[in-house]
Amino acid sequence: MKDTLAPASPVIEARNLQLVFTTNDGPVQALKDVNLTINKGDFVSFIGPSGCGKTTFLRAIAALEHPTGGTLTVNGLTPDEARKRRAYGYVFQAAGLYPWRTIAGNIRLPLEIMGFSKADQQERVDRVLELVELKGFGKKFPWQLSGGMQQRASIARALAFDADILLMDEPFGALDEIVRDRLNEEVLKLWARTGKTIGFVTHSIPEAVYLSTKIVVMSPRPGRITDVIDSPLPKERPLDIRDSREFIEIAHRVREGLRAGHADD
Ligand SMILES: Nc1ncnc2c1ncn2[C@@H]1O[C@H](COP(=O)(O)OP(=O)(O)OP(=O)(O)O)[C@@H](O)[C@H]1O
Repeated sequence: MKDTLAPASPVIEARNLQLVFTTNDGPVQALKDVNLTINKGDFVSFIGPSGCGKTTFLRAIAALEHPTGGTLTVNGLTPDEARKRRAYGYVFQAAGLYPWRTIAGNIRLPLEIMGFSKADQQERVDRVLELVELKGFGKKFPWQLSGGMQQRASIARALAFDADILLMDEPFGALDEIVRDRLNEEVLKLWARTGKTIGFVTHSIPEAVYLSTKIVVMSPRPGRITDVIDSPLPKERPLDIRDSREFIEIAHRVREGLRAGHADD
């Protein structure tokens, strides 16, 4: 209860953010007038139909795309500066593990590139393997693990250098529902244990409602935010919370937001 009374501290702030891609077919407005504040420790999901700019927004936070207007800050810095300070880890939809490296070797790779000492690398690899419940799997190769375990390894890799922000782009989209449920529970536990700020892209309404403290509903052409829902659900969430009235009400509001976005087309 106490932490809900702590003053909110902004980690990511977008003000009138615009991002226009120049293509052979003319300009594509991927983000238009995006205003959003993400506070420390928030779990924020971005949901909306294909092409509404979810990935573009996450990539802009990570300095992988550059806005064409407005402002975007990460820990009060430009995304480029925040990136240099290793402000975030990024988890892509595909686990993207190198098949010729072991799981530990994959997690170690960014640490090697960043120049961590050998002893520090080992300590970090062990710690994150434990955090994602893959202890004992470090010597395996990616193909020896299930899809869900591979995705957990890719989360471990993003956690290894201790960034405060974790950006996850549809990390569980390709997994079956049962595995996805389990990973959703694990991500929530991880979030509770680490206190990280998480940005999470999904197409699934139940996933967004189950995981988030804040749900950002987006709409395409141009990509924009149509609703921001602050979840009243408690931080502790057993899977069967999905049958509760509050959960169903939030899911309903998300669905309405998605529908309203389409009506504007
Ligand atoms: N590099 C690029 N060059 C040109 N247009 C792009 C580029 N990246 C994205 N777009 C366009 O910007 C818009 C937003 O794309 P984005 O991938 O952010 O949407 P999304 O909501 O993440 O979609 P999905 O759910 O399919 O992943 C789309 O119209 C897309 O075609």
